[in-house]
Parts: sequence; C-alpha cells; structure tokens
Amino acid sequence: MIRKDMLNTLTIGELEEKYPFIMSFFADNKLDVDAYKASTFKAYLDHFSEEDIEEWAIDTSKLMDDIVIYINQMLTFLGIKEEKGVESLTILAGHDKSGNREGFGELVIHKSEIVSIVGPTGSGKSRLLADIEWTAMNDTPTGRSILINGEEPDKKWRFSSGNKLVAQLSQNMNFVMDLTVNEFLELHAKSRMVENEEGVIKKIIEAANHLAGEKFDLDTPITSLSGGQSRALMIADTAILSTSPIVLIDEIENAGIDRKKALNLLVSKEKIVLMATHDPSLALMADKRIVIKNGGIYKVIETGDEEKEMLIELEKMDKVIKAMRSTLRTGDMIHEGLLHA
Ligand SMILES: Nc1ncnc2c1ncn2[C@@H]1O[C@H](COP(=O)(O)OP(=O)(O)OP(=O)(O)O)[C@@H](O)[C@H]1O
Repeated sequence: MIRKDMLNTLTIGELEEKYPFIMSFFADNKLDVDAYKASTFKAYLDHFSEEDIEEWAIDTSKLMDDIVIYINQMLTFLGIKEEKGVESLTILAGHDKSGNREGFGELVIHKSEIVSIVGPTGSGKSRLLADIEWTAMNDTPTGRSILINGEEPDKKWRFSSGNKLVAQLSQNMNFVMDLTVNEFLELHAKSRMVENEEGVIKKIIEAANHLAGEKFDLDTPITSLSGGQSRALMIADTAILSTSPIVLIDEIENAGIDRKKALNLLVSKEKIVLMATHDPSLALMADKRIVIKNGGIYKVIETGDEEKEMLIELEKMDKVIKAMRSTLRTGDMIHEGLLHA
C-alpha cells in the first residue's frame, strides 16, 4: 500500500517502476510526465502555472489524493502483496559529538551483509546500534535517520513487541528466571507461535552446543549456565527463532564460544548483521566496517582482498591462542610446539 506522504520522496520514475499500471493514470488524466521522471509527482504538479491550471481545470490537490487511491485500488484488484521483508537498511548521516556533520551522505546495507563497527571505547558504537534499533528519525543525540527499504520506517517497528525489526544481542546476558533451558525455549517458541515446537527447540540446543565449549542440556537451569553457554544459547535462539531481519551484536565476548561459527549461524539466515567489535578477526569477517570517531561515522571501509588474506593469518593466530587456552585450562605447560598447533 502507498501513503500520500510517500509521494514526497518517490520520483515519477520510481513510481512507474514500482507500479507500472500508473502510466494509465497519467494517460487518463492527460498528464504528460515524460520530462519529469526524476521529479516527484508533487514537483510535477507544481510546475503548472496559474494559467495552465485555470485553462485545463487542473485540480492538483485532488490529483494527489486520486493517485494514492488509484494505486491502492489497483494493488488490491491485482492481488499484489507488497510485504517484501527487509531488503535494505539505510543510515542517513547525522553529526558527531561536536556537532560536525558525518562524512558520508547515506550508507546502504543489504540483506545477508555483515557490517562491523569499530572505534575507541566511548566513541559511539553502541549509540549507532541504538539508533538502528530505535529507527532514529533525527530524534536521537546523533541526528541520524534510518530508512528501511529506502523508505521512512513504519512506526510499528518501534512499538510492537512481537514483530521486532531488530534482535539485539547485548553485552550483558544475566538470567534471573528460575527455568530450565527447555522451559525457557518453550516459552519463547510459544510466544513466536512456531509450528513443530519440539523440533525447533532441539535445533536451538544443538546449535548452542555447537558454539559453546562445554555442553549443556535441556534440563539445565538457565541460571546455572556459564557466560559462554548463555551467550551461545541466546545466539542460537536469535538465529533460529527470531524473525527479526536485523541482528545487532554489541561485542561477541570471548566467553568460551566459537565466534566465527556464531557469526555464520546468524548470517546464514539472510539477515543484516551489524556488530560492534574490537576483535580483528571478527571485524575482517565483515564485508564492510564502519569506523566511529567522536560519536560520528568517520569512514566506511570495504574489506578488500589484502585484508581477507590477513584474515587467514589471523585465524591461524586464533588457533594458537585457543590451543594455549585449553592447555592452561587443563593445567599443562605452555610450550613452543603450540605455536605450530
Ligand atoms: N553523535 C553523538 N552525539 C552526542 N552524543 C553521542 C554521539 N554518539 C555517541 N554519543 C554518546 O556518547 C556516549 C558513549 O557512546 P557509546 O556508549 O555508544 O560508546 P561505545 O563506542 O559503544 O563505547 P564502548 O566501546 O565503551 O562500549 C554515550 O552516552 C552516547 O549516547
């Protein structure tokens, strides 16, 4: 469905692409829009002079209403459902903490893309994630705006609890409920009204155990999960159960989970993933990285071939550190041989 305010941003060319039948509306109303494909319909109507309007009895405000009615009636008549999910997320520039405009116009992130957010402590990484979660409309301290599929997002995203735009994995994951893992997942699955609850729960626990160092089962009380286990559970739960098309991760800690597997699990679900991180191997796994400085997006870097090659080296180093960690855990000595593990 189209709303009248959408006519303020969509050009006639875009309208024709989205709603090809609109051409007969222009023809029926004898509107020659050929030279105005790059303008909005409103701008096209505004070009008529007083004389034109009088001579041809053009009622511009009625035409604005009629075009909306026409499009919506045609969509209903043709049985076209426009709910296409979230294909892209656009960040429109705001300003940094000193009020300087951010150094980019707009940044578009597409489905299945991973974007990392890097920057010093306190620079504003969490603030950027919060702007996205709140679908900021120039109403947060940064003055940024967020568009979904290139359009102003529906306010429903802010307030509906079931149909959330964003699933957020935050730094602190403290459970206070007295439930077993199974009860917790059951509650969640019920609230999402999934079919085949049991199968889904099984899938989540399998995925969580795949991520966590130490295994746990469905009867474990969630309050006795370790930091790594609860994080693994939340990641698996978000990837499998959550319908939110955007996942925001505020630093995947090194708390005993395989972060690379975690990321792959989240991304394989055709989601948009943004993660704040200080970790080079995670940052380079992303397609792009946003560098934040003094509260503003300072630059956006594409992860090029050279960096992707470095990622292979980093993975080797990670493996060495992992081997040393498990050597420490089991009470053995660290030795040079581990460097070639
Ligand atoms: N553009 C901005 N204008 C005004 N205030 C901002 C801006 N960006 C961030 N801030 C504020 O600066 C403070 C620090 O930001 P934030 O917590 O996002 O930093 P961070 O990079 O996530 O830090 P850490 O790495 O320690 O988690 C917050 O209070 C935030 O609201």
